[in-house]
Amino acid sequence: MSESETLDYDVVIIGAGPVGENVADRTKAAGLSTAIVESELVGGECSYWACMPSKALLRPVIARADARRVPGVAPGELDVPAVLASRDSFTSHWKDDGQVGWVEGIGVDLFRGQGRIAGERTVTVGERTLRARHAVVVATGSRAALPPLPGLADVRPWTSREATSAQRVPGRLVVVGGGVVAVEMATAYQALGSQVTVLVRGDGGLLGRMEPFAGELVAEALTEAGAEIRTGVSVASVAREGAAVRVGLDTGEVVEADEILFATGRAPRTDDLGLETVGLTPGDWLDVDDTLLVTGTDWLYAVGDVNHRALLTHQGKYQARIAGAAITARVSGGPLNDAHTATADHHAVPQVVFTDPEAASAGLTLAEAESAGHRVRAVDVEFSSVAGAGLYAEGYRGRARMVVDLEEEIVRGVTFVGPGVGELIHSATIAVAGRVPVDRLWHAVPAYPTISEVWLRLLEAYRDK
Ligand SMILES: Cc1cc2nc3c(=O)[nH]c(=O)nc-3n(C[C@H](O)[C@H](O)[C@H](O)COP(=O)(O)OP(=O)(O)OC[C@H]3O[C@@H](n4cnc5c(N)ncnc54)[C@H](O)[C@@H]3O)c2cc1C
Ligand SMILES: NC(=O)c1ccc[n+]([C@@H]2O[C@H](COP(=O)([O-])OP(=O)(O)OC[C@H]3O[C@@H](n4cnc5c(N)ncnc54)[C@H](O)[C@@H]3O)[C@@H](O)[C@H]2O)c1
Repeated sequence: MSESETLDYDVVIIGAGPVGENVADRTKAAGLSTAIVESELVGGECSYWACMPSKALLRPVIARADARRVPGVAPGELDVPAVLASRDSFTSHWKDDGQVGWVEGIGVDLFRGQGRIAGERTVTVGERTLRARHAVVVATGSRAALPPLPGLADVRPWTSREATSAQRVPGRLVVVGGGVVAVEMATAYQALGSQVTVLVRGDGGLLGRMEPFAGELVAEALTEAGAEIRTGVSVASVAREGAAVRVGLDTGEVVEADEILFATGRAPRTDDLGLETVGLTPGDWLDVDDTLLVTGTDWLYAVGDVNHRALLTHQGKYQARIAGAAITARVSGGPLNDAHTATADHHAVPQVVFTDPEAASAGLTLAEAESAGHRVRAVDVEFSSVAGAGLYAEGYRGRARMVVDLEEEIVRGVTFVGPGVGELIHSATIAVAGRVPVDRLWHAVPAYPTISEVWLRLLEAYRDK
């Protein structure tokens, strides 16, 4: 292929993160010629600076915490260099040969460089032009959003990228934000040896999108682990003096640290994408319908973080499967049905926060269900009432909530907080996504003595209320 030619494909995908890769897999398997464009590493943020390295840092931390709660086990200390080395191995040392091999193996053409839309159904990569007969799919993900603090760049702040790829554990780490990145990284670094201070603005506490008790239990545990959680404070100034960062708060206090991590949310990677050539605004999240088609177009799709529906790898991959099916159906002129619409994005999204304790949820919180207009009742139980929890950990601490729709008698949402609950959440996802009637849930018998018997306690609490 020469550098300046024009090439025709059925589908052109911009961004080879987990979501773009999954669209490619689907469209190629359906017999559509497919090209994918990647400006950095094939595998995206998730593989190299997000899900995989963060969980590789957290897994030893959680395994040790679990072992400490089992009588008769004498867990050792964390071997920090070994933890970092294992994380490096999970990111393939930030090399993408394996994933490039996979893309090539399924017969999809990979183009390296910045992809830009250049009018309808057209994408440029350097001097090359890729024309799409049927669809262009934007899967460019998101990047860390930093607040507009004067002099911030001079401080060389950490974002999730530095936090997940650091080769050294700072002595003192300030974490700004109270969301998922903040609590996961605070958990990891406090256990790896940093003195962590978490700065949370407002009085919403940690994990504001989950049921309130999730953030409360995680905050309690982080505090017990030695971290300091400060709520209701905002960062007013930052400056680096020598090796130290001085963080000025709106209260007038100054906190000193070796590094500062901003875990303050995400921004869409659409600023240098050529959106203006098709009447869209650079820097905006892309609005889509349930088939992932960008509003007002019949050829442009947006999947994964970039559409802002649910910034989670598994949900983006679900959208990728749906978009692949929708593109294929439209090419063949077939009808669109439930298989071509991402309905779960609205009411059945699962998430696991890999802290100690873990916080896992599926579907709507009580507040979300109420504001969506459902007539609901929430029932709460403590895991101390479950035999399997006691066996799992001495003095197991955790809580579960089930939000039941009183009109339809189905479960709208479930939240579990406690050690090991991440592996339990798919049972809740099935109940919520499958709209299983509460009466039928009594016939889904949890094995004894597992933590999943919490389902019986929840059903009993609902029956007895
Ligand atoms: C620290 C952290 C931990 C996380 N942990 C989890 C977790 O445990 N579980 C979970 O489900 N989610 C997790 N997430 C969220 C998850 O990382 C994202 O939801 C996921 O990466 C989104 O996938 P994506 O393919 O849409 O985007 P990305 O993974 O961001 O991939 C987009 C790709 O597009 C490329 N690209 C961008 N613009 C262009 C362009 N113009 N031309 C060519 N290529 C381009 C980028 O280089 C990148 O490779 C985490 C996020 C963070 C920050
Ligand atoms: N285990 C997982 O599933 C996992 C792990 C990490 C990240 N993620 C996903 O990645 C996305 C990004 O995570 P995140 O934690 O960066 O974002 P988030 O939106 O979850 O949390 C951002 C936090 O920063 C605070 N904040 C925003 N601007 C601020 C400012 N100027 N000053 C102080 N605080 C500010 C917010 O109040 C909030 O507490 C999330 O949607 C999350 O679901 C998932």
